[in-house]
Amino acid sequence: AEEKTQPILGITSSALEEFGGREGVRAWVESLFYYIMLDNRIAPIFREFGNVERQTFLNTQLEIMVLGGPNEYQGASMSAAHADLGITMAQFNAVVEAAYNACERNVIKYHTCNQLINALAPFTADIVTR
Ligand code: HEM
Repeated sequence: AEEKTQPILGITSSALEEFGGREGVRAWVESLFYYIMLDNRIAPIFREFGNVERQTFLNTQLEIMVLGGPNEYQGASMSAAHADLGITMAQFNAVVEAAYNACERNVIKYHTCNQLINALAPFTADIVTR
């Protein structure tokens, strides 16, 4: 995998470290799916169309990348992965809520958590299609 040589706008160089590195991101993603599956606004979509194991693996790679770590992402583009799901803004926001809950659960600082939310925000238009 190639190492990132360029800083990412808005992401401090210590962001990945503050998340607890690879293991920290992985633990956060596992919590994310725990909270997603507890939320009846979105759990049915993941139950019908998702695969928690595959998505945990791929989201860990994606989040490490947007936090300034190496780019090892092996999954589909955000538009390809979500195009057929008809996701609404309300459903998207429910996933964001689960993301914040996962940060609290893993004792990740609010500032650090916001950097991740911020880094994923540009994907909104690719994911919300309804
Ligand atoms: C910034 C927000 C989001 C990110 C970063 C994200 C990330 C991902 C990733 C990495 C994958 C795996 C792609 C692959 O299998 O190659 C995926 C798939 C999926 N996502 Fe998301 N996602 C987001 C928002 C959402 C929302 C809001 C929903 C539904 C409410 C959702 C539902 C799904 C489902 C059901 C799949 C599996 C699709 C399939 O395997 O055909 N995602 N997402």
